[in-house]
Amino acid sequence: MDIALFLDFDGTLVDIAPRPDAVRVEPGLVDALERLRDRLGGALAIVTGRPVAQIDGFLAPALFDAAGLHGVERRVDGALSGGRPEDHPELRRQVERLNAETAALDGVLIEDKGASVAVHWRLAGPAETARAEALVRAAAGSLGSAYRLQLGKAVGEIVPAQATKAHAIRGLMERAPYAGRRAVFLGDDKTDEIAFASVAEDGGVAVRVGDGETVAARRLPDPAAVRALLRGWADGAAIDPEALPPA
Ligand SMILES: O=P(O)(O)OC[C@H]1O[C@H](O[C@H]2O[C@H](CO)[C@@H](O)[C@H](O)[C@H]2O)[C@H](O)[C@@H](O)[C@@H]1O
Repeated sequence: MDIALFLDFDGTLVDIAPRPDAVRVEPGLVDALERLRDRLGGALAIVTGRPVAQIDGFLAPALFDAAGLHGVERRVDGALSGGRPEDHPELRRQVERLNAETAALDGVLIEDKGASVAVHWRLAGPAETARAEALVRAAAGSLGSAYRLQLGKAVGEIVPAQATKAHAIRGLMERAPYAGRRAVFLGDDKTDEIAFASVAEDGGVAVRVGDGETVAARRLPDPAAVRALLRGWADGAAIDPEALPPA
């Protein structure tokens, strides 16, 4: 069966950088992704915690199908839906509060994504990290069950509770050109584990990038290995995710 390919962005297609805006897209990556998408009959999408607009900026001039903000946003065939900040008034108040509360914390960054927010502490010392994590936990707690806290790589994100990468991938798999194919999802983070589980449950293949405990069946060591694999597939190598190393 042909595959439908779902790719996480940070830590999977690009190496982790000190700040969200400092990631570097390897020359040739966009071209390889476009060629691979053609080979897969269009069944290739980016599934990310970032807004789709940011992905478009990094991967310009290409426009890929995408699920952004961990599934809050979706863009298929050029039509973007979800992710309107005005639908999240209580979250907006917490973003304002987090901005004020973290302003004096060295190395702590707020990434305001409209319908979600990320508090980053990659550049912070231990005391500031602990404070930032406590603040984002408190903000998420005060929002109740409509939102959830998602801890990732040196980051705590508050996202609408219903949105997950698992739902995003299942949603895409219901429509052309994804339907009827075998889902393959590559991701690198704790936040990707829920989609690894759903993809495997649905008969697909989950691939964890980097170390760490995982429910994925397959593993690649780092984004460089992912890029090499995708280049090979784009160039005509046999597409066999089962041949990847076991996790
Ligand atoms: O789902 P992803 O595509 O993996 O996005 C997850 C989050 O990635 C970004 O943050 C992470 O990458 C940054 C750049 O390498 C790094 O500085 C940060 O520490 C990481 O947590 C992004 O900024 C978030 O919006 C995404 O949700």
